[in-house]
Amino acid sequence: MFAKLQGARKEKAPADLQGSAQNSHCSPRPRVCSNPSAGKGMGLLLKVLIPLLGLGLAVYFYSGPGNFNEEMLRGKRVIVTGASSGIGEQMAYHLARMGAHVLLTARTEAKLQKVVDKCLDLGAASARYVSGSMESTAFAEEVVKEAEITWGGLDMLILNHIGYSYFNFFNGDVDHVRKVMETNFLSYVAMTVSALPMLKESEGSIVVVSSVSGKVASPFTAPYSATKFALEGFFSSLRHEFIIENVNVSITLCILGYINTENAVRAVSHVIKVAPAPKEECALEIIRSGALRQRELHYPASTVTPAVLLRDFAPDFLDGLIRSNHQVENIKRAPPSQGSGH
Ligand SMILES: NC(=O)C1=CN([C@@H]2O[C@H](COP(=O)(O)OP(=O)(O)OC[C@H]3O[C@@H](n4cnc5c(N)ncnc54)[C@H](OP(=O)(O)O)[C@@H]3O)[C@@H](O)[C@H]2O)C=CC1
Ligand SMILES: C[C@H](CCC(=O)NCCS(=O)(=O)O)[C@H]1CC[C@H]2[C@@H]3C(=O)C[C@@H]4C[C@H](O)CC[C@]4(C)[C@H]3CC[C@]12C
Repeated sequence: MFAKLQGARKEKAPADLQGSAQNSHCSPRPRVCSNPSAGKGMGLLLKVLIPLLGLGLAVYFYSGPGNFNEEMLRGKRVIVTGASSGIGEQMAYHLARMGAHVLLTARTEAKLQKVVDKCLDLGAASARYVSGSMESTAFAEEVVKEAEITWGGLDMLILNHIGYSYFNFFNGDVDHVRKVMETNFLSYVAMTVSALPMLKESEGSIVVVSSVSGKVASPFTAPYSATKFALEGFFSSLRHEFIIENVNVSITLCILGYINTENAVRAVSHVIKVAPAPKEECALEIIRSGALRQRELHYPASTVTPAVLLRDFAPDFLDGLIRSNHQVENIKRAPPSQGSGH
């Protein structure tokens, strides 16, 4: 109905640094300290404790419990959404090389077919695709149904797709916000709801691919950023409930910085001069953190972890730093929307 199914099976085995004080929950003004020993205490805090805390958190987020072994994925049944390009495509190749069964989804059939073929060459236990659009939660449910029909179960659900969103000043188009919320957020919820009985049975994993834009907002990403913040709220609440109810399904939230996928580089390279991190390594880190049932991945940790730490500690400083990393003069303002989003 919504989806086109196709499959194959391999027989061998299954700018201004001051910033503004608006909306800040910390005072932007430095507090005057009349007690010199309190000043020393603050110096110690800044020089020693904060870096130590940062290091500790980086180790915690980055290593997770136990050691990763690629054999962990052999024979596992994995859905990857947004697998026709970018990070999703690279995850499909890693999983294939590790001997997993993969069910891939995106809209573009021709691209998916090529990815499936390459997965089979790389050694996937089986590889198939379902094509369709995640604007519809009915399609999201259909993909999970396909896994149930084909495999009778599921070990890992990797939620990675995003719909198109412009990189520019917010244009007032509310329908566009609704559409990206449906594609980038609601479909993640719908897939999770449908997959949960199978994941409970297998004591499996949900991997949610998010962004530093879901932790710390940067300019020109208002609709997109909203969808990523929503993911954090929803899945972090769900994680509590799983623990309360002894549901042994892990939830890994992947907080990614700028990655060198074609679409991201095309959208932002004229504005953001920071070098993007490699999509192949990023894809492997996502699979690793999911397999280790880590709570959160920061990739690349060198930019994401400091940003996340600074968010609460020095939000105006961080905002200024973020703006200074954008060449705003290269943004071509689009005309404001008349509210007729599509
Ligand atoms: N690249 C980056 O810098 C960063 C990426 N991320 C996150 O990583 C993930 C992957 O990003 P990236 O690889 O760059 O993205 P890409 O744009 O390369 O890939 C997006 C995927 O989603 C699919 N897709 C697009 N629209 C729809 C739709 N309506 N329904 C179903 N599938 C759709 C695309 O295929 P098709 O067009 O065929 O449907 C494609 O497979 C995203 O969650 C993103 O937020 C986070 C931070 C930074
Ligand atoms: C510009 C973002 C990086 C901001 C950042 O890391 N700040 C902290 C470090 S700093 O203090 O030194 O500045 C980019 C990080 C994530 C990117 C976005 C993303 O998540 C994917 C989208 C993909 C889409 O195809 C278009 C582009 C993206 C909106 C992309 C834009 C750049 C980021 C916001």
